[in-house]
Amino acid sequence: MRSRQWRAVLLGLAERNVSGPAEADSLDELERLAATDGIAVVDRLVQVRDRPDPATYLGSGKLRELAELVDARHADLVIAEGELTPAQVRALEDGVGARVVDRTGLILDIFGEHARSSEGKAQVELAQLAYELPRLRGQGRELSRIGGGRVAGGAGIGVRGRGEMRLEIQRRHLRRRMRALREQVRRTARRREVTRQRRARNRVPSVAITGYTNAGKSALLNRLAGADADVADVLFATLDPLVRQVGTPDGLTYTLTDTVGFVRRLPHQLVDAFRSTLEEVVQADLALHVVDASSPEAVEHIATVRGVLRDIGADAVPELLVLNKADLADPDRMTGLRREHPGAVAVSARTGEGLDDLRGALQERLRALSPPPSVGTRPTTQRAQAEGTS
Ligand SMILES: Nc1nc2c(ncn2[C@@H]2O[C@H](COP(=O)(O)OP(=O)(O)OP(=O)(O)O)[C@@H](O)[C@H]2O)c(=O)[nH]1
Ligand SMILES: [Mg+2]
Repeated sequence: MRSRQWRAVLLGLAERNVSGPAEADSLDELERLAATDGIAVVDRLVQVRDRPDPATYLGSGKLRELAELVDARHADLVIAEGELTPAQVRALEDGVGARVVDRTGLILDIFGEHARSSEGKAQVELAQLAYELPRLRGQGRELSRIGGGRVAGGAGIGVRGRGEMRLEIQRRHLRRRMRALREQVRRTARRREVTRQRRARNRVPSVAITGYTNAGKSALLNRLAGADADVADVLFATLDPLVRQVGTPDGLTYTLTDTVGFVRRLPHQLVDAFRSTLEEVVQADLALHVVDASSPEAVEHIATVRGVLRDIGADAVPELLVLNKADLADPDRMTGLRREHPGAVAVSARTGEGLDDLRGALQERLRALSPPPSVGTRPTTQRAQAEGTS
């Protein structure tokens, strides 16, 4: 889709007296986010400082260094790990002569690329506009979109102009658009709520798959439900909830929902905009928390996901932890994770190992729900039967 390949320098900020690896990890993740967005990362620069300069983000020496690096590496984009204020973006762009975005802007851009359904698109646009509103400068050019040249909200933002009047008109336009989008999202959410209530009346228990982005949630849904959800080695492949009916080995029917993944410091604009999608987890009888057990960051990912669940009010939903990618995971790490989480089930959505254990654990947890859910309203899916007996 993108007409050009952006070349980016990543800009990290390391606190003094804090060891290096954490910073490298977060820049690795930033690089993966950039790759997901089709951006080539050509270099990295880390500033060691207690806190960023409130006006310019970088000190003057570091700013010069960044400008030279951008120049030498023929970069046209700088992606900052931290959150930048509108003034900091301006100061950096003026000092470096390249486009500057922060991590939130990058994530919003990825969401924009991956949104498929009209609900997903509306939610993403809402989040983008919430991000853009305080960053409007009263001049014509899109702000959160990095490359697409697509201007969120249509006319208004893209119009060249100057002065407070122009700015006020743009703000008003944005707010109006945001109101319309919120209403659209609300309508879809209401429809989903009706379906959910019908299922609840029929006592069909619901299981929501949740977890860090790229943990293998969609791959697991495909395994358990015989679905064909998009599985991709990119971050935030899935944005729209996908619901499937599944049967346990002994014939208990439940719904399994795949939704948007989480990431450290998920932009609050996205959490707000995606609240109705995240509601799928809040309303679930059980959260199937999928972890990429092969990641060196698995422990941190578990904590992040639980933190987001707390933030959206889903911490009361019982959790079944799934240690996925067992085929890749380092045995020592796997042993450590299992010791720390005795109730967890190790599986591989790729090879199928551990899936029978998972089906058994799911069944046990669903049986334990009260009031007792429906039994045998629908025969076990063929795939579950076939794999359950193999
Ligand atoms: N080796 C291995 N790879 C896996 C396993 N499960 C998933 N993957 C791979 O991990 C990547 C991400 O899988 P997805 O199912 O798309 O992950 P997700 O959690 O749905 O990701 P998002 O929707 O982007 O948040 C894909 O490349 C999968 O093929 C597994 O058990 N073992
Ligand atoms: Mg997915």
